[in-house]
Amino acid sequence: MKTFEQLFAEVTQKAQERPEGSGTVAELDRGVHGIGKKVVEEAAEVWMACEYETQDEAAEEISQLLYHLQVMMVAKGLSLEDVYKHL
Ligand SMILES: N=c1c2ncn([C@@H]3O[C@H](COP(=O)(O)OP(=O)(O)OP(=O)(O)O)[C@@H](O)[C@H]3O)c2ncn1[C@@H]1O[C@H](COP(=O)(O)O)[C@@H](O)[C@H]1O
Repeated sequence: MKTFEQLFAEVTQKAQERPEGSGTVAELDRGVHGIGKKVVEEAAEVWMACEYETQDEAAEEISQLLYHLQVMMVAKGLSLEDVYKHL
């Protein structure tokens, strides 16, 4: 199990080191347009899971949306603080 902050640190590191086989690197290479499509797709999956699926399935979809939002943050050069200041 990992926290939001730990995942963000890992995603940031993947972007810097670009290890072979990283899904994060592949997604970053698709750019803001491609990442944006993934964010929208995952948001819809969150909605459907929350309407029709189990608590655990909803939680899993939410975790995936959070991951794709983090990839978008890294693609845009946004820090956690940049986002947190609006919370
Ligand atoms: N938390 C996640 C995570 N959540 C979601 N995803 C990706 O988002 C996809 C969402 O699944 P879907 O079922 O909606 O989509 P899919 O059709 O299976 O996948 P696609 O064909 O659309 O890519 C998954 O297939 C993963 O590619 C994630 N990919 C990586 N992480 C974590 O990010 C870190 C870095 O991962 P790598 O860069 O791959 O090493 C690791 O800690 C991973 O656990």
